[in-house]
Amino acid sequence: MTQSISLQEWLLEAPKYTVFRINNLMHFDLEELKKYLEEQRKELNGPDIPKYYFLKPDCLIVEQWPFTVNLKKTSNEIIVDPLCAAAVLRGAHVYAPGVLGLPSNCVLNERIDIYGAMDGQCKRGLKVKYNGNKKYVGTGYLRMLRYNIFDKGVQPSGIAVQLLLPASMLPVINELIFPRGHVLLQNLPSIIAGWVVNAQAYEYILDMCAAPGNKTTHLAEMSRNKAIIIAIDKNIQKINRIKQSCDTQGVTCVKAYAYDSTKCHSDESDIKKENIMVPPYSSNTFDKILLDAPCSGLGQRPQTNNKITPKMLQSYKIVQRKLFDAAVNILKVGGKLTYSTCTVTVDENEGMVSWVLKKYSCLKLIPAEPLYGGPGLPNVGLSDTERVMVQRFGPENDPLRPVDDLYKNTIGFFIAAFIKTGDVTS
Ligand SMILES: C[S@@+](CC[C@H](N)C(=O)[O-])C[C@H]1O[C@@H](n2cnc3c(N)ncnc32)[C@H](O)[C@@H]1O
Repeated sequence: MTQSISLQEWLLEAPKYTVFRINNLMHFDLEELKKYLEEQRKELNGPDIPKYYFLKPDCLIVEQWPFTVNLKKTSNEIIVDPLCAAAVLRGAHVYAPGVLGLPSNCVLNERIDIYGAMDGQCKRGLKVKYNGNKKYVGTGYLRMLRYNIFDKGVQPSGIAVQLLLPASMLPVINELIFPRGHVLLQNLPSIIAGWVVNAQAYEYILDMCAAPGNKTTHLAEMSRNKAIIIAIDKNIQKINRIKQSCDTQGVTCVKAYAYDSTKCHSDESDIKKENIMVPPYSSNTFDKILLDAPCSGLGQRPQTNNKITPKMLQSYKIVQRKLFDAAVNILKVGGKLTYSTCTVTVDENEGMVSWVLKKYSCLKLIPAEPLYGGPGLPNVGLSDTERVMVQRFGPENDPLRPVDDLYKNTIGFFIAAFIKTGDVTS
């Protein structure tokens, strides 16, 4: 049985494995991964490559290195911002915009230790070693000099340090080791949210807050390009990104629109539309809706410094409620609504479900299957029967539904599913 740790401690750690979502519209070659891990194993001088396995055909898990590597500390150090430090702990290289400090005597292509400035006090461009609160996050090879990063007067780009080994002992892998569009790095609960929606051919599906489109493309791939999927996001630039992802992933059944989804319901007869796919939509339009809501994002791990204010925290539930109001109306009677967030607050999770059930008698909570995460928290508005129907990914141990370690070692996340049983009356 897993020992209970506090939410704060849990959030500081990186997930203990890497997850790839496999694009079933394209051919996937596992040999590419094996070859890549084998090269790294040789460099680290270890006996074995990390274990990897498919959880489902579209979900590949790659574990940590199965041996201890004691890389000798070097005399070189590079300081990165907390976001970059978190990415390194998850196996990413250091990209130039994340660098805060690099002494000028560091030599190109030499080994260098990477530290995250955890106190937010390190100024960009630091020339000497940092004496503030810093945390070792990994070791790699320096691929850019100080001059290239700070002295050109433009925002730098590219890899500043090629990561050899993060302190989390995850292998250094990313999508680029596979042909474009074949795989996507994704957090496990985000993939599970796609499974909960369970997109099928010929269904009319709305992804209400879709950018960057990771779940949209999953739904499309799941339906083998045969569902009719509409992806909306209020940000036009992000819509272009969704379109690009669809192109690279061979997704053809998605139409993406920039629109405010809180306003995407309208039964006004004077709105004449040439194309019924374009928002707003009339009541009872969609078979399935995914509401992957804008949220406080407090489930990200490792979470080293979050700058969220109490006022910002309060703002999310307001927009989430408005999005629900639109979703309930445009969902068909008999249709399914999946709600998800990547945060841990009660207000945005159990509290939101409880609000929805009170406000909309036409919505019935159903088990958000497949159920891999834990139940909802107790004593925050949901009965035990309701708690077991939702999924909360976090450090909690709840006898109502014990959770496999795999699903504890991921990010904080929440999923609930509803069915519409009749017309909206309120
Ligand atoms: C959690 S992210 C969605 C992630 C996405 N579902 C995925 O898996 O790639 C939330 C998104 O909601 C969008 N958003 C926020 N308010 C919105 C609104 N009123 N209407 C439409 N989109 C909105 C944001 O721009 C952001 O891209």
